Amino acid sequence: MTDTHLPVDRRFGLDRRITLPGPLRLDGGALLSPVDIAYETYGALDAERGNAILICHALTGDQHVASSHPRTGKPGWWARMVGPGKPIDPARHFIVCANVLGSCMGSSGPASINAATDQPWGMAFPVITIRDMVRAQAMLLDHLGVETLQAVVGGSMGGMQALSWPATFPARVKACVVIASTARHTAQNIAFHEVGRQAVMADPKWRGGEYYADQDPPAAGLAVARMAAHITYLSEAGLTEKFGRKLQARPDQPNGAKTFGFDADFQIESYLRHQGIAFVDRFDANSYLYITRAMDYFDLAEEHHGRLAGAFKASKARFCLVSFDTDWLYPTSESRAIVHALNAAGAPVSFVELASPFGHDAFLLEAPELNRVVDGFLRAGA
Ligand SMILES: CC(=O)SCCNC(=O)CCNC(=O)[C@H](O)C(C)(C)COP(=O)(O)OP(=O)(O)OC[C@H]1O[C@@H](n2cnc3c(N)ncnc32)[C@H](O)[C@@H]1OP(=O)(O)O
Ligand SMILES: N[C@@H](CCO)C(=O)O
Repeated sequence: MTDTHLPVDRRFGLDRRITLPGPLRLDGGALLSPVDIAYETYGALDAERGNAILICHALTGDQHVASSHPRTGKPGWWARMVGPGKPIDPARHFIVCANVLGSCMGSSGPASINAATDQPWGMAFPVITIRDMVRAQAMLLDHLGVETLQAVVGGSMGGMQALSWPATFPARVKACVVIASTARHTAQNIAFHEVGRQAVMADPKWRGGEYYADQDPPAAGLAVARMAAHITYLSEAGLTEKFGRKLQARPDQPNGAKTFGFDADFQIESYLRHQGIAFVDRFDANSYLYITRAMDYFDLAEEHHGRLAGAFKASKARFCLVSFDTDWLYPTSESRAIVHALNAAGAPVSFVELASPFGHDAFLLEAPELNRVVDGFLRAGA
C-alpha cells in the first residue's frame, strides 16, 4: 500500500493519493484491484476519533473542496461552506474529501492505468455505482483510522453518496446532510444524461473510448453534453434575469448584434459555449459516461426490496435534508419522499426548502441560509 503526497502547493489542507491493494468488489460483479483514491484532509482527528466529517462531491467535482485547485488556482468548490470560521471548520473537524471512483482527478477511473495491461482502462473499466463509490470511501476511512463519521455531507450526487452511507454502513454514520439531491434517478434525469452520453459517443474522436494515446479527446461531444447538462443546473428565472434575450458583445459589435446566422448571437448561447469548452479542459469524457451511468443506476429503494424506508432501518443517524425551490433537476418533492421514508423508519430528520433563484447549482453559490442550516445541524449533534 502506498500513500503519497501529490506535489501541489496548499494554503491549508493536504492533497494525497493512496493506492489500496483491494480488491474492491463492485455491484456489477467485477473486482477492482488496486484502488487509487485521491483525497484531501483538513484539520486533525481528535483523541476520541469522533470529529471526522466526510464531504462527498457532485458529478464533476473533486477532492479540492476548500483549498485552491492546483491547476486553475480557483478556490475550492465549497470554500463557502468549508474552512476557518465556516460551518465545517478544520479547527473543529477532521475533514475528508475524496475524488470518487470513476472520476479523473487521481482516483481509479477509465483514464487511469489498468495494471493488467499497462494501458489506460478506457471502456474496459468496470461499470460502477454510487454504492461502489461509498465502499471505496470506506476503504480510505479505514486507512485514515476513522471508524465512525460525525457526519457525511453532500450536494447533488454528493447527496446520493451521503444517503448511501447510512444505508451501506449504518454503524459508521452519526449524522447525514443531503442537499439538493434525490434517492433515485427519475426518467427525466436519465433522459438528460443519455443525451449527454450520446453526444460524447457520436463524436468521431470518441473511438469507443480509445482516445488517450494521441491525446485527442472527443472535445466537441463532451462540450455539447455539458451544455445540455448545465441548463438543468440552472433555472428559467435565473437565466431570464442574467441573460434574457440580450445579445452578445463582439469586438466588431461591442453592443451585440444579430448576424442572422448561427454565431452565438445571444448571451445565453455564448455562455453555454463557454461552459462547454471550459469543461473539456477539466474533465475526461469516459469518466463523464461512467459517473452519469452510476447516477442513473442509483435507486436506494430498489437496493432495499423496493422500500426506501428499508434503506434506513438499521441506521442510528440524524438526517438533515435541504432542497431549493427552483431546483427542477432534483425538486423538493424528491427530498420530501426521503423525509417520509425516514419518518417511516423512525429516523430523526429535519428538512428545509430554501428559496433561491439559482436552481440546482444553488448549493455551490453564496447561500447564507444554507450555511446556517448546516452549522446549526452539525452543532446540535456535537
Ligand atoms: C459540485 C462539486 O462537487 S464541484 C463542481 C461544480 N463546478 C461546476 O459545476 C463548474 C461549472 N459550473 C458553474 O460555473 C456554475 O454555474 C456555478 C454554480 C458553479 C458557478 O456559478 P457562477 O459563479 O454564477 O458563475 P456563472 O454560471 O455565471 O459562470 C461564470 C463564467 O461564465 C462566463 N460567462 C458569463 N457570461 C458569459 C457570456 N455571455 N459569454 C461567455 N461566457 C460568459 C464568465 O466569464 C465565467 O467564466 P469563468 O468561469 O471561466 O471565469
Ligand atoms: N454543477 C455540479 C452539480 C451537478 O450535479 C457539477 O457539475 O458537479
